[in-house]
Amino acid sequence: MAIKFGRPIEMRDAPRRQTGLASSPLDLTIRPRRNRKAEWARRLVRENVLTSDDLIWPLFVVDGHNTRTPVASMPGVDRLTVDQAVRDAERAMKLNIPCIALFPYTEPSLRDEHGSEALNPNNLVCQSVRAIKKEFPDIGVLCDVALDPFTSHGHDGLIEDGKILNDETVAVLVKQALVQAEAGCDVIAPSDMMDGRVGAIREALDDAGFLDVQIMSYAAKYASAFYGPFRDAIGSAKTLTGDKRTYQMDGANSDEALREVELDIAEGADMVMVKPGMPYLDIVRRVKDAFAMPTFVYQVSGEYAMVAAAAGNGWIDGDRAMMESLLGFKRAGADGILTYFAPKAAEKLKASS
Ligand SMILES: NCc1[nH]cc(CCC(=O)O)c1CC(=O)O
Ligand SMILES: [Mg+2]
Repeated sequence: MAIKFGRPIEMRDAPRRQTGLASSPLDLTIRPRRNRKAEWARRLVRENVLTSDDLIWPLFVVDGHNTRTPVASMPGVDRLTVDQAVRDAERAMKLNIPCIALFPYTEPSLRDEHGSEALNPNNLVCQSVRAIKKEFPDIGVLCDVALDPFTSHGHDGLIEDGKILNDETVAVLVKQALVQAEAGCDVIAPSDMMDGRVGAIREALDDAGFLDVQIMSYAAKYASAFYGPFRDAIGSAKTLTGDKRTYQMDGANSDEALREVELDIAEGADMVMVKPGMPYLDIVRRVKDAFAMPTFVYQVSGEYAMVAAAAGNGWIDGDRAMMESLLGFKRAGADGILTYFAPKAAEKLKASS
């Protein structure tokens, strides 16, 4: 039957049904609400599900011992000393979260023009990877590759005369990725948006024998206002000079995201990511449809902060908004989500299963 506007065309001129009701019901053959009449019926026709398998939990690490320091702009999120990061890795394991992601707060005294601390095999990220992998070898550990937590100017790459250098930066990122792989990192995630870094990192990993280390590329990463709280958390908010619009993407563009993703896949990315999440759900859908790759989305710090702040003020139901936003990513085609809500969402999923 040909369907147009929700009603079989052949039935347009069918006679109205006679009913015994005083006020006659609408002549509707099709009533979509029937499938929503009860929870069991809704469960039966549900198209997408969120599970703890879909979650990657980003953690912030900081120097020190046995300390958790709240990040003011991200209520509920702490900077963790390495021992505490190990405890959260354990929590992730218990909640069936497959993977955690590590981001360092680097002491200002260790930051320089060149982001040299990124190449220190004993930096905070490498220490954390080793400590976590030692106790919990079965959890996935993802490390960001970019220089911004380590540079005095807060940019993801090297600067010369105010310009972010591409190829020179890639050479440093390759070394950073190797240092992380040597520490035991499972997934290298370049978030810098330099051209050609995925291919260069893949080649170097292979040459060094790290054939099984995966690459999840931040392939379509937009220059976004929603990274604000993250920059607080890693301490680059105050130092960042200018913006990142010469390397991160223009929020007006969509076709360009497909070209970026295509390049990263050609260069050897095992998984691709779109970032931020909620304002870019259309990009998630296009990327998934175009490439059928494992496609991830980052629900970034500003998205987290909006929900957490509104919930904290009693303006929205925080738990429901959290679950709705995460399910929205699945519906848009994401295979997984990097989210600061990971432990909370996983706890909720556990309680309801
Ligand atoms: N290259 C660094 C990086 N890796 C992840 C995020 C943002 C994550 C978030 O906001 O939660 C950023 C910030 C930026 O590009 O400025
Ligand atoms: Mg690119």
